[in-house]
Amino acid sequence: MRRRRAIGEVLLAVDDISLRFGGVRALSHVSFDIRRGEIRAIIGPNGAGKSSMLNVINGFYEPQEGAIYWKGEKRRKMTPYLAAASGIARTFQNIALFKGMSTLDNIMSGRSLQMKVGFFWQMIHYGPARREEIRHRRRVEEIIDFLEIEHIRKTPVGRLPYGLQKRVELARALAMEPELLLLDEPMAGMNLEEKEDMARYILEVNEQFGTTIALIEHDIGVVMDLSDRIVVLDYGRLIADGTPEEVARSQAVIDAYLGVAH
Ligand SMILES: Nc1ncnc2c1ncn2[C@@H]1O[C@H](COP(=O)(O)OP(=O)(O)OP(=O)(O)O)[C@@H](O)[C@H]1O
Repeated sequence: MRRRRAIGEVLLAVDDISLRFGGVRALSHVSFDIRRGEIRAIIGPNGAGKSSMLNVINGFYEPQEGAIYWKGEKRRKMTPYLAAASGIARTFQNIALFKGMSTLDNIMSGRSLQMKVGFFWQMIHYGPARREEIRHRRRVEEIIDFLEIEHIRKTPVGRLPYGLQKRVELARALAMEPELLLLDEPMAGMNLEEKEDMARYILEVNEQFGTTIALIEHDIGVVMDLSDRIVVLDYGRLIADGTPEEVARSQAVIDAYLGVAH
């Protein structure tokens, strides 16, 4: 079992969120919170509403009911861009990298939100722009080093095996220096060795960068090992919320996974 870390104050709170697509209720009155420093998992059977939840958190979907609180403040209308600018980065179930671009350029693209210097200075590549570029390069090099992808820095990502592409996607999200990192099935489609590597990187990101992480993952073994707390959704409703041990004991969770009728 993993080492317990110090868990801080509530970073993000999901309050009574309901989301419908026409007649389909993807989420019904879901409430939970994510605390600073923790690894939080969102699990549940297929179609439970996990991706919808992540999409609400990063501003891709606007829920019909409920609210999201970020650092204690109720969020106004959200977009993925505004969410990213406020410190929420995410990766996707299906890798969303620029396939023709190198690993390095993909990671640099994650820095664009951090770039504060205007176009003029960048054009003449002088003064503030130069200093800023040096700072960005340093940060990117740190991430490359950390995720051990030095050897593929110049390779177009479309040519990389799946497991490495997932790692580059993680690197790009980290380049945004997020406070909250959302990972949508970071181990999907990986073999055992790749999964173990990814689990180790997720833990190290959390411990060394202090990044709070919320992840969706189907591999229950991985989830139990990695997470501090787990939210379980089923048919859009929250059916359990607690430590891995508490969730594993929950009859509602056992029923949901065994497909017991409601
Ligand atoms: N854009 C959409 N339009 C219509 N219905 C949608 C849309 N996105 C999700 N849904 C529906 O909402 C429900 C929840 O879907 P969601 O993808 O959030 O579940 P999930 O738990 O992530 O599933 P999986 O594990 O299969 O990825 C499902 O019934 C799904 O068909």
